[in-house]
Amino acid sequence: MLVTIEGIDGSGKSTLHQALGTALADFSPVITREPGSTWIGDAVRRAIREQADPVAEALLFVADHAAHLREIVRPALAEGHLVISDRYIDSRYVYQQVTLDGIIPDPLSWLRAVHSGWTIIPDLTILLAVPVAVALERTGKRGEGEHFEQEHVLSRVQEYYMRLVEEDPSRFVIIDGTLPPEHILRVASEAVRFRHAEQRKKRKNNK
Ligand SMILES: Nc1ncnc2c1ncn2[C@@H]1O[C@H](COP(=O)(O)OP(=O)(O)OP(=O)(O)O)[C@@H](O)[C@H]1O
Ligand SMILES: Cc1cn([C@H]2C[C@H](O)[C@@H](COP(=O)(O)O)O2)c(=O)[nH]c1=O
Repeated sequence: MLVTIEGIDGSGKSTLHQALGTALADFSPVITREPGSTWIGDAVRRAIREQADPVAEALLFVADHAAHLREIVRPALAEGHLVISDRYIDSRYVYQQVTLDGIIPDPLSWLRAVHSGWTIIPDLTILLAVPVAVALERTGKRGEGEHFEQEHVLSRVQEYYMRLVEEDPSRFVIIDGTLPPEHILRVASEAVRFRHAEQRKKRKNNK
């Protein structure tokens, strides 16, 4: 089963991701993230740092996703592991929808087409929702000279996340990211356990 954690920068994804690894240790989960730790991930981080051309940057994120699927996600799922990824496909659908605006006519359709036929859609996505001001306060970023961590960028990213939820509500669990971390962890780990049990039941009924 593939679980992803999404949200704007500073929403608390990494904190939850790390804690979920421990709270769900009985599943021996594979804990992973995008952008990843391969040379492609390094190239993505360089593109962010150097504010590369938005199309080049988007394609590097996609290349990182392909490597992530090949090297970690597919093998782990094939062995029946629970995979929990800090950021995944939806990050592209929302962040690159902003960065490609005005460059590509319909960025979301383009992004979907680029992923079509080879990606794996998550079984469950936990979306941490926090006000942009709280997120910026947490990351200590005030917008100046930042690439993504700017009020006007993160506001749109947050709005686009909500549109994805509207399109496919059964995949998402939205958690208020301003709640105490232990509360968020409890809700998230219960959601994962519930979805896992549901899927096992479905598989058993299909046999
Ligand atoms: N529920 C919470 N309540 C208060 N502070 C939190 C909470 N969760 C995380 N934080 C704090 O907010 C900051 C950002 O958290 P974290 O790194 O987990 O966010 P993130 O979404 O992974 O950020 P980024 O996308 O920028 O990597 C950290 O200082 C963390 O300790
Ligand atoms: C996967 C992915 C990420 N981003 C952006 C979001 C963040 O600002 C940075 C780095 O991610 P981190 O979680 O803070 O390490 O990259 C993006 O724009 N598109 C993506 O697909």
